[in-house]
Amino acid sequence: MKDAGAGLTAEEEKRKRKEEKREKRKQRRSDVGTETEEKAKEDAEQTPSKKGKKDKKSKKSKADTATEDVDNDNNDNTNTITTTITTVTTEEVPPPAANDEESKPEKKDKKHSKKEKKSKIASGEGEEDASGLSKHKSILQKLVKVKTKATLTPAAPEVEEEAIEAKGLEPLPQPAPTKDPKRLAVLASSLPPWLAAPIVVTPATTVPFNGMTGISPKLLTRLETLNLPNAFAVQSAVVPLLLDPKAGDVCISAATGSGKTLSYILPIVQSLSTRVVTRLRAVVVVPTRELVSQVFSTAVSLTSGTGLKVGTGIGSKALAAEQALLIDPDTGSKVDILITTPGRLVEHIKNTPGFCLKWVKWLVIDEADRLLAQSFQEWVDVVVGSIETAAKDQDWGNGLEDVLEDLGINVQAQQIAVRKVVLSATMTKDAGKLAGLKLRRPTMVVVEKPVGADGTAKDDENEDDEDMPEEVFSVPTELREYAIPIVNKEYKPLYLMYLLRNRSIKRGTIVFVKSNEGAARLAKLIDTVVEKIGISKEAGWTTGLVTGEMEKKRREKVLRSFKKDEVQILICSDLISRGLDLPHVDNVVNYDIPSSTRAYVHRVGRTARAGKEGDAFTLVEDKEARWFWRDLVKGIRRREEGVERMAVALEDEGMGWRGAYEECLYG
Ligand SMILES: Nc1ncnc2c1ncn2[C@@H]1O[C@H](COP(=O)(O)OP(=O)(O)OP(=O)(O)O)[C@@H](O)[C@H]1O
Repeated sequence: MKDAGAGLTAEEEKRKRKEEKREKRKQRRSDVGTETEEKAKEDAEQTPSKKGKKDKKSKKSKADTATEDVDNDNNDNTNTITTTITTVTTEEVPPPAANDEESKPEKKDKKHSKKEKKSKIASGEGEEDASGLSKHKSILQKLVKVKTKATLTPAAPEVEEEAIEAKGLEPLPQPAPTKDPKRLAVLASSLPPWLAAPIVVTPATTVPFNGMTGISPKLLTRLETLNLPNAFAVQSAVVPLLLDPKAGDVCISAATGSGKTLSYILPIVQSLSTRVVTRLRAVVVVPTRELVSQVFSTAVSLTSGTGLKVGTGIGSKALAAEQALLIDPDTGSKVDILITTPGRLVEHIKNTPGFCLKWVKWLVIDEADRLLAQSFQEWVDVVVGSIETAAKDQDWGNGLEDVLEDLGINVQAQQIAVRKVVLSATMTKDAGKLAGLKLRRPTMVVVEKPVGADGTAKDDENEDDEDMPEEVFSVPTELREYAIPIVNKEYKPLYLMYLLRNRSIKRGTIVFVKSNEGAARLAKLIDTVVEKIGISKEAGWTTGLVTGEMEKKRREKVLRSFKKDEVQILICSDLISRGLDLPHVDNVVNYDIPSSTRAYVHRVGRTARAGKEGDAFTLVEDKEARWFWRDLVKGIRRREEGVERMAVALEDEGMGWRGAYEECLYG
């Protein structure tokens, strides 16, 4: 029924109001809908690939929408959820590529919403309360799952479209990763193959010299006469290599006292024994005068009867006198083999008229790690450079060079084919240091116990790599090593004296002290205390001092006395720690701890030489103990027993020595 006054029935009124409301709702919806329609239109216009991207992005936005839905359906805590998810999403989705054609307004919107979210966090609205935490987590996890799926499932067209033409620049196929730790170690090693894979010889190896091809009967007889019928391990590997003219240069790492000198002197003497004219054909470089004298004696003893002449170059000699011994102004070189220090060699190259290296066929660097560490006068460059230049300038005379060239023989290559032999008990594996020597087809020979052969040597696979020293050194297997803890530092000299007396090691003992001055003081102190206590010098308490500060003549005199057993205790600096082959050295005492493992190996190597037994004692102060055990002696390859701790109880020795000692110090 209609209401006449109003003109509309109640039902009509109701319908009208409903219509108005619907209109209003429509209006509201159309405000939002315009944007959606525009987006749909845009989507329709996208390329397939772009669409792929968009699809992926729409998945992302779905996830975001889902979140926003949660936002609207929940309380304020949801802000936090949004924020958290946004963070995750931002991290997981890679940033758009630079050429992404995503519309700028859309970017702006996103930026805007991110800004909004950030500001929520900043204002503290986003803080999560404890009660909502688990719920948030589960929602977050669900959404992350959705997001991850969307990210990990690439749309096929996108991949196709983004594939780049390789043009032959595609990555090379790589070998499967290796699980073998040893191989890994080799791969990781920066060493060149010849250094990384040396010829390894066991120290026990011995071969009769007369079983080797290439040694003349005359030289074999000489070896017999010198009581050297059998080659030591290093000689058994190195002599045949050096006698083979086709083999290249040789680097040798073998323990102290293993016989390295003979391993090169013998092949040199053999190869030069057929020479007709005396010319300088072999140069042996060693670091000290004492070593020059020592190698000189070995060379002279072996060349006896061959007609070969050996000379020396020692800095302490007046240059003019030495020049006269080495050079004849008319005929040239007076020697075939020169044993020299590097400094004096450089002096001769630069200042001696007629000193010529063009016939040199052998260049030996003994104690190489020390010599190569010395840049003195750039000696390596000068020597190697001079040999090369001299060889190139060589005049073969009578057109022989042309004839040889015509025969296809590379004369220059022949001329500069100097055999280089590089040796040390602590050979460097630093290829950079060896580079200056310009080695040709080098071979590395190492004399050491094979790893793991008897269970005593180290097992690489069990090795704690972090503790592995860069270079592993060996000491002779005949060497016994001891460490003596110094409990009372003020009485350190007494520890030495008690050690000498209790162990009866007075005879044939070398005591190493860290400085010239310290060595001199200790020698004086021992002499005075011994005198005060009344121990007779005949009982084996005579000390001798050898330091770098002393004149060469005085040093030689003391060393001679030591060799003759007129001096029983040699107190010295590191000057004689390398290479010296003194007979009857039964003990070495490191009164002061050596500065490095290398120095330790050379010092203790003055005993236990040539297969004989020997003892080495190191006095270790409290503050040095950690370094001594952990760094200094840990990585050395040695006999099974390792370094033994030996206690010296000063108190048990009564007050007699201590009193005498204190009297010496304080008057
Ligand atoms: N084949 C051999 N038979 C017997 N004794 C030998 C033999 N070869 C060398 N020797 C002796 O061994 C001792 C040590 O030799 P050498 O001085 O050459 O050792 P090294 O390896 O050069 O030691 P370092 O690294 O300390 O210089 C010398 O007394 C030498 O005479």
